[in-house]
Amino acid sequence: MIPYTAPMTARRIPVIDLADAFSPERSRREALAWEIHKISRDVGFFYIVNHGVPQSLVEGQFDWARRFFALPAASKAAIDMRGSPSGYGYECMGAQALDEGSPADLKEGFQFGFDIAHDHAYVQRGLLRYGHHRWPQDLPGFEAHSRRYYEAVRALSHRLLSVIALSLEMPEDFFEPVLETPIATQRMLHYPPQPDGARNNQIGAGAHTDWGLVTILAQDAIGGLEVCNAEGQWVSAPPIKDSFVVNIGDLLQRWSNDLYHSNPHRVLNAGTVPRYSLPFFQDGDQAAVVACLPTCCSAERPPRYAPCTIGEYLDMKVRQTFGVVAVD
Ligand SMILES: O=C(O)CCC(=O)C(=O)O
Ligand SMILES: [Fe+2]
Repeated sequence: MIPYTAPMTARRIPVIDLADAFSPERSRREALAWEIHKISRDVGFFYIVNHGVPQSLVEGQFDWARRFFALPAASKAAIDMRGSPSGYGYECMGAQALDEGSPADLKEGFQFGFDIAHDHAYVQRGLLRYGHHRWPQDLPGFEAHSRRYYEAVRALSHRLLSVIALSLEMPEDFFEPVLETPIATQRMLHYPPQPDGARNNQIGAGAHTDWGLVTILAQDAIGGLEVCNAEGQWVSAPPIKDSFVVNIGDLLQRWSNDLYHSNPHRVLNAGTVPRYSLPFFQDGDQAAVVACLPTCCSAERPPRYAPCTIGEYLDMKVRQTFGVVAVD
């Protein structure tokens, strides 16, 4: 368990203008890749602006999040994620402790993912995060809008990972095969204000790293996200208009042989009104093998991790963080 301490004044999370990721000129894409390289080796977190996802789509998804969480408890309970082999659907308050060993997070959520044919072998086998979606019956329009938002952000994750591949001196399309049938999860989260009587170390989202390749997070105007920087200081990541927060996940850290950092972060809603956020996790195909990239190892820096599949790694993390503790 990572004890909660107040964030210290420290460096800011950098803002990257992503426009050059869409440039036809390779030299511009390379210059951007180098910027991302430097940041990914240090703090592993950055904001992106000019990312191509229309702001109206983001705002619309926040509106749906507010409407979803305002549904009667029974409507949400009817689509509890524990009733789905993939783990999609409603995550009730107290279902997860992101900081292993801490009390449960003070958040509730909803998650859905890649639109995959029901007869696909992954779905038939009941694998984590493939199919078996659970949408509420009493919220018409929610699924359609969420799908539009999802596809825009998923496309952005492809673009980002092409720049990230370049930043690791790999071909720009290196990750494409890994992204064809992905575990790519959109979560919607609702954090009530931090209660006065919260248990020791119980906050909105306990300190954790993200598990996959990259996370693309939209947060509302309330604030509360904090990131642990390279010196171990907690830095606030306040909302910046029209931006997403991007961070490197554990699988990319493993793939890059610890060159890139999957940094711990956490959430505490210190405000007086609810906070909503929309994190999208691009984790890649469950069957893909994560093994040190040739550009990230040498005689002096041999591979630090045994190869593993993406599915194996994520299964382990889900087992560690869900169903451990309940909120009282
Ligand atoms: O809500 C946020 O700002 C971050 C959520 C998060 O870190 C997560 O779900 O992994
Ligand atoms: Fe996270």
